[in-house]
Amino acid sequence: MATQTAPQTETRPFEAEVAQVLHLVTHSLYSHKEIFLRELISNASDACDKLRFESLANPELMSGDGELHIDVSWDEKARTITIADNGIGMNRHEVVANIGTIASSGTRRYLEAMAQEKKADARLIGQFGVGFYSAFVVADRVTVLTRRADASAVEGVRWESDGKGEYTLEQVEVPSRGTTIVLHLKADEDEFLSGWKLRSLIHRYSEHVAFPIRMPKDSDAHDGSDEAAEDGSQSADKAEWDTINAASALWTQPKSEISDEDYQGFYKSLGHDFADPLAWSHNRVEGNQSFTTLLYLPAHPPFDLMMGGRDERKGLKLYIKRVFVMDAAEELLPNYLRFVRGVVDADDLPLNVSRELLQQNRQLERIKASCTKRVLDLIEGLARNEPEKFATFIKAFGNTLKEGIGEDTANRERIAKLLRFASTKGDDASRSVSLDDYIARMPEGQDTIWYVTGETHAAAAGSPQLEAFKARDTEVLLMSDRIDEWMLGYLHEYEGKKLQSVAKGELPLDDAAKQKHEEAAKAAEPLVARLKELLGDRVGEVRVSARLTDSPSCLALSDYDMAPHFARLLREAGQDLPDSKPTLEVNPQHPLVQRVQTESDEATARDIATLLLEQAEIAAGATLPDPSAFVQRMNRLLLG
Ligand SMILES: Nc1ncnc2c1ncn2[C@@H]1O[C@H](COP(=O)(O)OP(=O)(O)OP(=O)(O)O)[C@@H](O)[C@H]1O
Repeated sequence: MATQTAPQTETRPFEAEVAQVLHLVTHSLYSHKEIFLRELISNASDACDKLRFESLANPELMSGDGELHIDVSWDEKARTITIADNGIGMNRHEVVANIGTIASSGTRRYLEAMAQEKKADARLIGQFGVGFYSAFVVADRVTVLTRRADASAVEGVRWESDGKGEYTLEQVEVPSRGTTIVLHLKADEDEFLSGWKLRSLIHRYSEHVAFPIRMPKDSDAHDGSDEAAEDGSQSADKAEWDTINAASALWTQPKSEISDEDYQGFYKSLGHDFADPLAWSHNRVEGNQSFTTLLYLPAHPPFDLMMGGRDERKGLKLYIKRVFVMDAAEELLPNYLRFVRGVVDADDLPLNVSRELLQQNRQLERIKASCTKRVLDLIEGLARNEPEKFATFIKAFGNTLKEGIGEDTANRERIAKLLRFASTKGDDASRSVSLDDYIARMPEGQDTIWYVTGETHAAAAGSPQLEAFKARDTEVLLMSDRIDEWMLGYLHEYEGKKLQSVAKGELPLDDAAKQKHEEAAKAAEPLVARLKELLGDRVGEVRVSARLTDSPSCLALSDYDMAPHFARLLREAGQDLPDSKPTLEVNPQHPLVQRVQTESDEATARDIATLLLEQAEIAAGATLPDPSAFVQRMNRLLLG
């Protein structure tokens, strides 16, 4: 019965982005529709977690109903599935805020990711924090009946929608706290109206939810229609419900009693993932500070790893004495390990801890250091013992890990050891060479780890600056990931060996080579002077190169210069960088370079000189100041 408090019933439109998600959900998600059950059970479990946490400070919230559970039932005649929890519930304001109104950043990210996907897969929905809407994958009408756990609350809210743009809200009496979600199934979704089917989905996707998930007893045998009414009341008493899942906190059990399947199943419901994790680490630390960690490496990046997400990292849940307190990935792991999923259960933190207090908590610092160590141990274990899984890891998270080089000074060497790069000794673009591999292959006398950066693998592998290294058979690491240039700003040395760009500074030459180079430079003095004259203030310096064997020219950088392709990226991202004039290196043996001196027509000589500079700039990924002038110049010379 509705009460007298106004407004009693109202119809509201969905917020625009929610409406878009709903449109997508109802029209394009055809595979793995069954995921709705996992998502709704996961929300129910979160609601039970929240109630347990709030009741610590406010025990009367639990009054009369201390056993938290999630009930799943169905009604074949009414063609409904009902998921009911006795968790925290929602008041009218919360229903409006949580369902249908405010589009979280997850909603936006979900839409962006789905726009890129060719075939929309329903299983992805939970990764974006929009799991509730998966109800509309199988239902054409959804009713939510909910009452906030609050001693003063006597009535609840009825929310209903067909997912087509509007929802209704009504104040109604709900007999007990918690949330009941009734799915009115679409015409062709009858397969879910089966006890066997629902039961097997609960086993598959929700086995390790820590609260009992119950179904009407003997639910395989009958349709369960008398067990739950649409007003949320459950006429059946407890004796008539069977618990379907394991309903225990997996991480609290001894390792010896947990199977691989258990670990994998727990990961999937925790991370809203559908693939098995690559590896996990489960540890109990005893002592003056006791805690348990269960940490997983996923096999593929969650969709939002790269898309923003920095400000709201999820994936690591903090429990205190088995009570879920908050998602605390940021407090428990450094940013560069944000792909890790798992649980930390601490015995000694105060249960009333707030996020602000957590950030200053010394114990938490220790737990964070321990989690970081465990994750690095885990990755090292893969590198040592499971090369295929390690390669999968590097492909998925190698670039995220590189952020640690700048972020985690204490573990820099450990992280550097785990990185893998393409190399001139490899035959494709795959990142498979470690710094240790490189050092092991260094000939005697070499004490530098050489690398070249480029915007793409082809650009790096084709850098003219590599020519002298190829001629001397010196290995060079080929770096073409966006983060590389930034990372190299922090990685100057590894195992006592200097890391240096082939484009930077002077090349080390033995005495004979040095003498040869000096002679070549001396002989080319008039040529260099002529180039300087022709190029004017477009260059800072012109010199004879020791790097080139085949190409006519390249750019050389000082130790403090930024690689031109990287400088361009930063400028494009809006950074204000000082203009610096390039140093042009030339190969005096090259006929095009020689023509600068032999050419009698001044304009043609200037065209050739300018082209030598522009070629070098293009190879280095720099922007040409005037591309159309470059094209005209080239055409003049081609026709000339
Ligand atoms: N059974 C429930 N009881 C109480 N609140 C609920 C329930 N189901 C959903 N809600 C509320 O609705 C919100 C939206 O749910 P939705 O599944 O779309 O995203 P989410 O649960 O916030 O995301 P995530 O699964 O990443 O935490 C929840 O955050 C919660 O506040």
